[in-house]
Amino acid sequence: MKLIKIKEGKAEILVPDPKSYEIDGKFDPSWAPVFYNPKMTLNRDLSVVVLSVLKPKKIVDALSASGIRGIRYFKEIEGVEKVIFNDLDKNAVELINKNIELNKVKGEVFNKDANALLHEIKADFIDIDPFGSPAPFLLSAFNAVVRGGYVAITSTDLSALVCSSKYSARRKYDIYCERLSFSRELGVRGLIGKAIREAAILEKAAIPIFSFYYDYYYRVFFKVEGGAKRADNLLSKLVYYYECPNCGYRERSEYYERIKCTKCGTLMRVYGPAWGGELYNTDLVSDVKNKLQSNFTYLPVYNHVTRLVSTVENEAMYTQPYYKLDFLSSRLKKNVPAKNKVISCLSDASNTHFDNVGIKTSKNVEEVIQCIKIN
Ligand SMILES: C[S@@+](CC[C@H](N)C(=O)[O-])C[C@H]1O[C@@H](n2cnc3c(N)ncnc32)[C@H](O)[C@@H]1O
Ligand SMILES: [Zn+2]
Repeated sequence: MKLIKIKEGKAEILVPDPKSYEIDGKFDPSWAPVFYNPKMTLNRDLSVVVLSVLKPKKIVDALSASGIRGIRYFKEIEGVEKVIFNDLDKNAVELINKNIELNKVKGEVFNKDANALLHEIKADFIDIDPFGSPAPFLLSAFNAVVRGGYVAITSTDLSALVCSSKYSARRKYDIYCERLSFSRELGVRGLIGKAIREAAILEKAAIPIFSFYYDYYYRVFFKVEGGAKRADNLLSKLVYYYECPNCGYRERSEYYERIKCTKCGTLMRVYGPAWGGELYNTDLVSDVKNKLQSNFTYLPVYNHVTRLVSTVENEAMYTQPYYKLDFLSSRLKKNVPAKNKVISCLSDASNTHFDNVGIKTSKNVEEVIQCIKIN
């Protein structure tokens, strides 16, 4: 394997030389023998900051590839005592060993199926960063985390979660998946719902504390508490979201049913079961924002991370999914009004990081429509 040295955050690591794996002058990270994707730098940057607030001591980077993630956690977060690296691929394991030596990381490296490893060890933070769906690793990740610890998952299979294929959503996440105007938020709610159900099997409660969408993936951090009652309480907040494709009217219910819009009689579209509660712990979000400004201005994509966290901070107080202004305006056969005008008309509303033409508010759809009409 031809390698080059790159720097990301405080880590300097060896990765496959993209030039050696180009096809027709193009390169995709999945074509190299070991995966390293610079497009995931924001995911790793923000994870470093979130973990610096959560303060785990023992970390499992269950799908490590080059090892960049675990190495950065060790070097950039105070108090991390040990990182366990793992990858099923032998080339990856060879590279992880080189990279942890280069970065003087206190770690252990395994060459196992992640699910097997996660049934053998315990830690207070488990990171699941797979190709595509994290669903096959959820049960074992919740098994490996100690009570009071944390699990973070990445999902790059947005097409399943936002219902490009309803069959794949059903297979991987047990979701009835129809496209609603706010599907991009429903995707992360569906993913969280699935995680909560997997943790509940083990009588654990997986509480989402920081969730975001970026570019082509979702990332969710969970605090994991023990106890059947706590798990039951989370399960009681799983809901089905309904939206009328004709007039935009919405409902939510704990039941799956085929219902007609009470405003215009059209059959409503449905998505669920999905998490109906908060996507963030607001104290954690403000701690992350403060930490970012005080300790992490060196991050490779600091400006992007700051912008994302600021938007998340503003929208975190609104628990119902965003309203998509272009969708609602086209129902009214109106041009899309300036977003700022709708936000000030509602007085209790914000931007959302999920969608450039979306707004978050605690007001109902009729009030939003009213503000679109007069702007
Ligand atoms: C998306 S990459 C990980 C990227 C890495 N976390 C990072 O931040 O750069 C997924 C990795 O999982 C490994 N993998 C796939 N299936 C696995 C399994 N069942 N158990 C362990 N590793 C697996 C692949 O070899 C690949 O290196
Ligand atoms: Zn309707």
